[in-house]
Amino acid sequence: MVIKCAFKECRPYLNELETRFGLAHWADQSSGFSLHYDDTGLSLYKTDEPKLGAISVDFVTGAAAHRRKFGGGKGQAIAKAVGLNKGATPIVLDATAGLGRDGFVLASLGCKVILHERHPVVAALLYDGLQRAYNDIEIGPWMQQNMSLIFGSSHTLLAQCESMPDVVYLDPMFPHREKSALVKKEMRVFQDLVGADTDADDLLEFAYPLASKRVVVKRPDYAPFLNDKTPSMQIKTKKNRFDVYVKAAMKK
Ligand SMILES: C[S@@+](CC[C@H](N)C(=O)[O-])C[C@H]1O[C@@H](n2cnc3c(N)ncnc32)[C@H](O)[C@@H]1O
Repeated sequence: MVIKCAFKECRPYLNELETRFGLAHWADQSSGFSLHYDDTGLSLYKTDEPKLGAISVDFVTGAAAHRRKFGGGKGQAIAKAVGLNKGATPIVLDATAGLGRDGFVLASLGCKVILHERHPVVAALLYDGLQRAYNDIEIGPWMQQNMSLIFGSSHTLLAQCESMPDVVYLDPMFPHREKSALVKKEMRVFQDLVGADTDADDLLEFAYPLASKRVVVKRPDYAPFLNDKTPSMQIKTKKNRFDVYVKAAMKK
């Protein structure tokens, strides 16, 4: 997959992206999708359904910035799930980073967040969003401190981790029940690109010994527990729940 762009001066950066994430090798699997770069950054389109709109990662403006400023801070369910309400700012390994939205919420609340993403196109979108955030005058300083990306599969990366994060955060793609209008257009593009993460059960087993405090698994409200393991506690929101496996309390 070659990134399309009208500006010649951006080519070195785009060549770097293509090489770093092996986008050239992704050509077969990604037919039906195209990547474009312009002054708003890198965007993914579904070529046969252009009305669905584009996916890009923007931490500086838009929904992510709005949630950072007005989203409820440490009172949010995700913050409680990772243990932020107890006054701690844990080191969080987000082993299924996706577009980095949950990671960004945690980083903006003071957590140091290490992101793992294995899908080349998703990783490229996330990397590009991070570069723009690192260069932003307002959020750049703490973003550089608090958010970093490692491209690869957590199935391998968790086994290679040298230091223990306080929390491992998992949010694998779960098959959606229906393709309704309720599923946001952008989410449909993402689902079609990534599919379901059918190998996610193993991640809990890799994550549990690594986390020093807890593993947090985000699930749709209708999904079974990951790997059928009952969590120590659950925090529920309107459509999702966070299954929390507290280290001392989890029965093996
Ligand atoms: C539902 S999305 C995560 C969304 C994310 N929490 C957010 O807020 O943007 C799941 C992502 O996890 C990635 N993923 C699944 N299994 C993975 C693994 N073993 N290693 C790295 N990434 C993985 C998928 O490629 C997908 O991008």
